[in-house]
Amino acid sequence: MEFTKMHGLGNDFIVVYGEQELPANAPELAIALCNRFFGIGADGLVYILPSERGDYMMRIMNSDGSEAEQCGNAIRCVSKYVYDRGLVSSEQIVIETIGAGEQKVTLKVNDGVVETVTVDMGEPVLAGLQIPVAIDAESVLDQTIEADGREFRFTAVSMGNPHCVIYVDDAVTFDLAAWGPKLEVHPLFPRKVNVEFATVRSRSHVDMRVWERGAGPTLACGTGACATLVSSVLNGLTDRAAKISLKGGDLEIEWNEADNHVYMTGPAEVVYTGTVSI
Ligand SMILES: N[C@H](CCC[C@H](N)C(=O)O)C(=O)O
Repeated sequence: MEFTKMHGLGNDFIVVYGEQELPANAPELAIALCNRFFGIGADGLVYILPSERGDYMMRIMNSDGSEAEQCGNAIRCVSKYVYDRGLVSSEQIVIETIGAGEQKVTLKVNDGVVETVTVDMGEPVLAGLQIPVAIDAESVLDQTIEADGREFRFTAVSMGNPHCVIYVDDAVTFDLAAWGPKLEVHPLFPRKVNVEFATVRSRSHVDMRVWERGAGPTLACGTGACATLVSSVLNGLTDRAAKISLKGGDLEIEWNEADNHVYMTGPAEVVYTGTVSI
């Protein structure tokens, strides 16, 4: 199988093009190929598939074999992939995902090189049971959650996939490995959850570290950055546009008041192409 290794701010993926539909063994392939010792090594396995509704469809498997509804860093990589290979003829493309339908993507190209990718990530979902969180409320803001004897206050947002945003004194030094795994599988989240630990530095800058559902500690999370911005606006902590600084780098996120859509802008890189026996 031919693949292209790509990343968005160090959140890395094995990108596969050419399948007509998601292979039945995609979960097993994801586990094997994402393994950083016995496989290629990545946070996820991403398939670029035909789409009736857009230019292409993206399906994303986490490294634990679970399928995610949406992935911000991966959609930027997929968009760069299809543009670089001439599989689309415009810098404006539409990528379909399970979690957010047809997503408009704008590539900023300079001398034929994709510099940044801006993705319309759609409208945030705030209603508890749709996120899902086991709380029947119109929104889940600044609620308490307890894990292993420690109480946190959290805000839940879905960007097509579920997120739990927790504000801490210093996200950069917070013990992610101690608390991320406990909260990822907390019974409040029927489909588990991506956990973001955030520290607001100003009304236009947030530091965030993420423990991802089905992938663990990643260097960046695009949907997590979107959820963090939405949560910060809802809690009155930032303006509607801010830089979200992750371990792997920065994303510019805006929650547009006029259309209620969240826009994410960031890079996408190719590391290498290869062939793997499966
Ligand atoms: N682990 C996530 C999917 C990848 C999301 C993240 N890598 C991003 O860039 O949005 C989940 O199960 O919802």
